[in-house]
Amino acid sequence: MFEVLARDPSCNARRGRMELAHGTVETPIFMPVGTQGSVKTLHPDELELLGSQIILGNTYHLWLRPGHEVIRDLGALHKFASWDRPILTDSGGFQVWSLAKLRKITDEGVRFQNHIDGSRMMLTPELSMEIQASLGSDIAMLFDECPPYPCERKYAEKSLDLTTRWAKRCKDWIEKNQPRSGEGIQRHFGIVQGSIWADLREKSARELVNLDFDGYAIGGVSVGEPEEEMMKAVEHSVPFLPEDKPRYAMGLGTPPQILEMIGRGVDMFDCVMPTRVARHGQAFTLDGPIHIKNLAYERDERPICESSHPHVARFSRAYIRHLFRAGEILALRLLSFHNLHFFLRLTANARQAISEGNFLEFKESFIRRYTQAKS
Ligand SMILES: COC(=O)c1ccc(CCNc2nc3cc4nc(N)[nH]c(=O)c4cc3[nH]2)cc1
Repeated sequence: MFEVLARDPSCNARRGRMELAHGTVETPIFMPVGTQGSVKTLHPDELELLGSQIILGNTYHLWLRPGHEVIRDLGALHKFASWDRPILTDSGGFQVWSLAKLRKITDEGVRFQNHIDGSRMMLTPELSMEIQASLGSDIAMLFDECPPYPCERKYAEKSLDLTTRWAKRCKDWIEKNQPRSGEGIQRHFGIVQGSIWADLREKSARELVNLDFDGYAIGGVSVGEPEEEMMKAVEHSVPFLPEDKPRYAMGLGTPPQILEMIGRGVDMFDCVMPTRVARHGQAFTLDGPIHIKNLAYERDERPICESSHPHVARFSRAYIRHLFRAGEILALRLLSFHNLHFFLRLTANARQAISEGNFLEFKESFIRRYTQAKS
């Protein structure tokens, strides 16, 4: 399922390839987020145009609306969304935590109030697995608890023990209900927790590796912690994860953070940030982010960035600024496309640099230019 193709001699960065039910994914890779079955404002043809190999969907949202049985009965998520490349689905725990009201965590699962119609619902490891099987995603995330940041060490320890018990229940469900081999099988990733404590991160990683999954995510990051805590959580988890399986840092991050994480051996990334900030007029460039609604761009006939895709580079900053100020929907679409292209080029360039054995040089020069004060 996963093959390491090249390792950088001077850091933990590696280049790999994942063979999934709906196609091949080159790593390191950025995964655009399509929470409700759509990467906001973009058509699947545009996602292919910008080279997206895999997108992310959310169990919580699709279960609540339209319902996983509806999607299953209509041919599962790839057919429903007309996206024939890989999809990874998150398991719902984090989304309940960040969206639902009146959440109550018990050993059984998470009880909460549906944020759409207020009805009371319960999500369990088994139901999360059933929903993701119905969606037919290529990679299903195990049902975990993402502890809040900050939290007491005691809470983090109890929480990771729950995550491990839930991982075991997911494993039992998979062994009972899922085909072991053959094409089109769904892969499952465990999620390492343990908050900011190195020994808890090791404990969580070891317990999940013992249960043996197809890949491992580092959870409990990008939850408001300082950047150095985020880096340490990864550094304290990666050494206990198998070298020959994919590693996925959930919910991050900025371009510099992604490159720092690749240097620490992370292969997969997702974040709503590029598409969310696009809808507020923030565009990524090699010289750092710009806010297109700024008066400075009123007569700026340059494209957003010299590395912009032709699909967007044909428009000037002045024109896109005008669209935003005029409330034109095309503005949201152009910047969403541009920002995703920027993140996909970032990971494509990282793959190239790893193959050439000069990833650190690539990382340092990218970050230097990206963070220098703009002239
Ligand atoms: C403008 O920027 C934004 O809007 C924006 C919004 C949210 C995030 C944070 C996303 N962070 C995040 N997503 C996550 C998803 C997760 N899923 C599971 N199952 N377990 C986790 O432990 C987990 C942790 C996460 N951390 C980052 C950026």
